[in-house]
Amino acid sequence: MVAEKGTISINTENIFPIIKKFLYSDHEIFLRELVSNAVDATQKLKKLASMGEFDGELGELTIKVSVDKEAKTITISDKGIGMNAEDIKKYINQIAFSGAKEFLEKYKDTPDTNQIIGQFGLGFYSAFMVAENVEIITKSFRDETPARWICDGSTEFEITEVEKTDRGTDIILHVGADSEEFLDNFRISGILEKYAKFLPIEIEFDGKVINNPNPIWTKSPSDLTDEDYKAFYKELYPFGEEPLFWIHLNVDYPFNLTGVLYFPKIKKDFQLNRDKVQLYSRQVFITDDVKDVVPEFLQMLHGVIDSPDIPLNVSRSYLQADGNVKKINSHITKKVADKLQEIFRNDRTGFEEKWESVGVFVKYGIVSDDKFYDRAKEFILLKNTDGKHFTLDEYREKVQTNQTNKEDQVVCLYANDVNQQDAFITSARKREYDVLVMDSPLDAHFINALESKLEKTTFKRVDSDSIDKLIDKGLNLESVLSDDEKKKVEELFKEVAGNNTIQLESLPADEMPISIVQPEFMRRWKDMQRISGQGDMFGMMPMGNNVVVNANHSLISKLLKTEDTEAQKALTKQLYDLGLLAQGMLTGADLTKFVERTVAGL
Ligand SMILES: Nc1ncnc2c1ncn2[C@@H]1O[C@H](COP(=O)(O)OP(=O)(O)OP(=O)(O)O)[C@@H](O)[C@H]1O
Repeated sequence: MVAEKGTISINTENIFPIIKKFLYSDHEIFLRELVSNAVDATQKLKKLASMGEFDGELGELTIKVSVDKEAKTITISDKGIGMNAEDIKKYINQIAFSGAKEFLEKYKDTPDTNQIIGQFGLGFYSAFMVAENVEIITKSFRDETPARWICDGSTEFEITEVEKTDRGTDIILHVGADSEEFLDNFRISGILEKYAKFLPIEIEFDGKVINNPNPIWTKSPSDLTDEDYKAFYKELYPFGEEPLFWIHLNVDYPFNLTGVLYFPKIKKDFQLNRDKVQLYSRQVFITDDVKDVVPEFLQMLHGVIDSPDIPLNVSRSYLQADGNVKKINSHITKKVADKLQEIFRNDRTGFEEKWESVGVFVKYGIVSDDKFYDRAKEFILLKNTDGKHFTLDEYREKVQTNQTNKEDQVVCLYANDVNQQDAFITSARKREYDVLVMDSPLDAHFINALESKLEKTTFKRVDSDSIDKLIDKGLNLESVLSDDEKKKVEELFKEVAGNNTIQLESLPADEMPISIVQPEFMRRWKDMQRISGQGDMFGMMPMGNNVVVNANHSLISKLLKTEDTEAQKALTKQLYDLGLLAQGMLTGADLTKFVERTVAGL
């Protein structure tokens, strides 16, 4: 064959600068594209062999990647179907260039390149991101004359005959001066490790096979043991703690999706540990930024999702608009809910033990996804200060009789810091009220979501009001004080209580004389803002506390009877400080003085 030269028939002189600039922002993915092509070519050959259309020896099919620093080349060699000169013209010149042409035409009218990137079959041409010349030396499985194609990234190419004895394709990249970083073995092995770790055909680099061609998500769950799942988790996250449990995804309608999602253990002071689920398309790694594919609240999960229905060259806006991606998203939510329900039904004790971690997902899910609440309401658990867990129905049943207020609302009490709120919890216990523990950063939002879902139910922190007002049953005790005396008490406490509001109440005589409470509404709003990461609008405002004075306590009567004004003031201060102390709010110089006074008085 005479060397054939040609011009690729598109008008634009040089398309590559544009492709280089816009098609892929990440130059390293040239290797992903070329290795994927080599895998495709090898799998096509295996398929032909299995259909009886190729009866030669398959032989060793390992794909080899090598770097020659001196020659400044990177070579990707496969033993796949190969191409003859006609194939090259058809698949490399025409098809890819028609893709390029289409790309350019769209690019002209669409300044937002994000919208069009990733929709064109231009994988092979990503080679020109790093190479100034690309050479293809290939021999078809049909045992035809081997061919060599070379192109310098302009629209000119050349095809000649070449010597090649074995079947398959070598892609030789003559790396450009600005891309010499890719002539480094570490760099190449890092890229392969990232993108090719689970490719289905063996890939060899530097004398070693770098991939696991049969990862567990490609197998049937019935062929796998718990140990297999745990071992795969270690392979993905060598430094991770053992996962709590996992879900094997296997969907073939209305889209194709396989994968394994793991529930990790979550530490109490949880941090949103995103970017852990890895997205693959036919075992080719695409990204670990799964924002649009995995519902937000499940981005704390770990594992792998593989879907051929997700385009390889993904861009954010493209993913968001993709109908399949939306379906995948809701499918994953459903699967996760089903799995949690299954564990809850089959192993309630185990479920309760895992609740501290699992609860974070569930709560986040409820806060961020209405549909998830409907799926999860059966297994949402509430934990009380005795460490017992209840479902929403069970809890309502438990507290309904004793904790319904005069407006017919069931009031669920909670503490976010069991130690600090001990005085209030003790007071609630005296009434045989139950107190829940709500100590995760998400709880303010979680409680809000529950209030909007549950009928006639409200949540109040145990220190948000006086014990009688927390669950106001309308049974007010008579006050032992006259109106004048009440006024006097109020005045005395106003002197010591700064900006706080004095709230005089007729509580049982054995309740504390003073307690400092933080009204629920304002406090919860602040808590919610804090976790949402919005600037704390109210942060600058001192949060008004209420000072509840128990008019029926004997010390208040004593205070009124104290004739010496100084002694009266001192007792008022002491009582107020005791209230602060019980809330853990007495600190610094005030605390020191309190201790000194107390010591002096002993
Ligand atoms: N190593 C190879 N062996 C045999 N044929 C190949 C090889 N590499 C590329 N080809 C042929 O060239 C065509 C174009 O490759 P290119 O990567 O540009 O697009 P694609 O693989 O079809 O799509 P994608 O954009 O998903 O990569 C392939 O479809 C294939 O027919």
